[in-house]
Amino acid sequence: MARISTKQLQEKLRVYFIMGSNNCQKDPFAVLTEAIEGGITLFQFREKGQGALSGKEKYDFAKELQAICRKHRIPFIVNDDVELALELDADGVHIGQEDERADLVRKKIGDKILGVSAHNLEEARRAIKQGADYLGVGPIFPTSTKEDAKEAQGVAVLRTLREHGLSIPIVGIGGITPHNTKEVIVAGADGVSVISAISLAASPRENARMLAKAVREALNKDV
Ligand SMILES: Cc1ncc(COP(=O)(O)OP(=O)(O)O)c(N)n1
Ligand SMILES: Cc1ncsc1CCOP(=O)(O)O
Ligand SMILES: [Mg+2]
Repeated sequence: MARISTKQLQEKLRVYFIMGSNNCQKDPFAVLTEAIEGGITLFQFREKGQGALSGKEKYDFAKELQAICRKHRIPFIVNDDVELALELDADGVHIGQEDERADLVRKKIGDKILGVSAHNLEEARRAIKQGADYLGVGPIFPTSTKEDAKEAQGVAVLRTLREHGLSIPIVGIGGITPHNTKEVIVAGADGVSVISAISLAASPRENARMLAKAVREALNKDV
């Protein structure tokens, strides 16, 4: 297996849904299925925070979500837990600045997709040097989903990364909804990454559809 191409990854990143057991008020398998029907293009399993599952329960939950993704050909990324990603033969891993070093993770996962969180140009450049395939940049807008999130920095950080010539695929994250998606894409992101905009929506299907539409329209206007 070779590393995923930039073009393929840009397409996969358009609507990147992240979820763990404590992000939903409804059945998480139904939420993921609806999100896929609505048009998400990538899924990240992120099991952390209050009441998060661990051990076999976490493994079994991940396995079931992965089966839904596989059935619909949606790539399955694991947040933080590199060993779980390897055990499940997931499609990739996402790590942040406080997680294992990206170059060490790259050695462990071979050609699987590697996403790295970056908050500024320096972190972005280091992540690229260490083997990141894409960057997760944010929080762009205020979020109450991540307990230890840094302060929201707006879309300017995306513009800065592009103005400095970074061409790596990028998703914006943090407080993104169908209403502010256009801003994120116009500033330079290839896609949007969301938790609550889908996981807590009255209709995850409808919100995923609106996010996909907003991304599509913003990209078309920009070309
Ligand atoms: C796509 C994407 N971008 C950023 C993050 C945040 O990662 P990190 O900073 O390691 O924080 P946690 O998610 O682990 O709490 C992400 N998960 N996904
Ligand atoms: C995981 C993560 N990393 C930065 S903000 C965030 C949470 C995003 O959740 P939401 O889309 O509900 O604001
Ligand atoms: Mg992390």
